[in-house]
Amino acid sequence: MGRKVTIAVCTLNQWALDFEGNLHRILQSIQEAREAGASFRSGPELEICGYSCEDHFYESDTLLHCWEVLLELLISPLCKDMLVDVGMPVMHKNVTYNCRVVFYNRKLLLIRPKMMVCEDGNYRESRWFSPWRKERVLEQYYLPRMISSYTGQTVVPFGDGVISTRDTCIGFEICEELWNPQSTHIAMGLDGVELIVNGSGSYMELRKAYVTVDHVKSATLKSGGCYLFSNLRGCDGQRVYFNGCSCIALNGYIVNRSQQFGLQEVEVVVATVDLEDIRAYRNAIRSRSHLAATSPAYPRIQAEISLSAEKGVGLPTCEPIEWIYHSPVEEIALGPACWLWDYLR
Ligand SMILES: NC(=O)CC[C@H](N)C(=O)O
Repeated sequence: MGRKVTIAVCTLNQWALDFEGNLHRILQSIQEAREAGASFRSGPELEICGYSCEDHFYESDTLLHCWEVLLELLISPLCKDMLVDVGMPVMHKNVTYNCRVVFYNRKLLLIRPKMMVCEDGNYRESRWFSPWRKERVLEQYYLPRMISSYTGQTVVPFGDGVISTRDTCIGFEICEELWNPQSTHIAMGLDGVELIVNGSGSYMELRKAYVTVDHVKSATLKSGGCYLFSNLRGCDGQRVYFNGCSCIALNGYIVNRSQQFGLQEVEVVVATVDLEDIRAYRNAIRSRSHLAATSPAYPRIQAEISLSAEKGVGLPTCEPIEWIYHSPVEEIALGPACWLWDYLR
């Protein structure tokens, strides 16, 4: 039985409404993930249109262009045999949600809407998006004709579900869901979801990296599992500077990360994880196992695919790394400098 999976998180410097540029950066990240041997690629929040589209989220054109970009991704040979997860707004029954869209070999598997939107600091998400409040409910989403004529699908599951492959189970939470006391990864972990994926749009504030990394580590410290955190980088047209720091955690330890401040517009990091390490870690915490045995199940979408390579038994797996934080003084030097650089690009 194959059990080692190589997964990729991506840090992208997107621009609000730069559909072509955003597509190009997403494709580059998919190519880099593929070259690094990944079978799953995730990316930041609302990466197709850019996070800071503000009132352009009210325009149907913004949603339409996202579907056009998604179509380009679906047909790209770069996505062949790779499970891909991208972020974009989707309108379902006349309500706009901030979503992850997951596809494999030209078929959409799941649209997962954000369940807790963010309103702190400079965040004003509820102005444009409603949170999906139907826990463990999947509905049918009717695909736009340009997608269905290509994929042959008329509907795709939309809502709070997870994807079961032949070798593992993958669930999604979006940015603020990690920061909320009732994070969705807790219930998903208890229900046997092994890979938990978070697409984020988290901007820089002094010392925020400590908080983010603590949240990511703690997401799998008590619950076990592998957490994939992809964040935006740089300034996408608004006032804030997104904080990078994409990372992968396994059972409470960070195993790979991207830079906090960088000038690369695309940065991909991967990790090879032994799924048996998740199972052994979880099973050893007996109180967790007893709780898991009584936890309600998520609707599962069956994907007849394997993320692990059959001959990957000998692949070297990742080791914990130490996170080297910038001091506040360095952050003050680097943050505004990168913001200004970005402003000129
Ligand atoms: N986009 C979000 O949901 C942001 C979540 C979180 N509060 C942060 O600052 O990173």
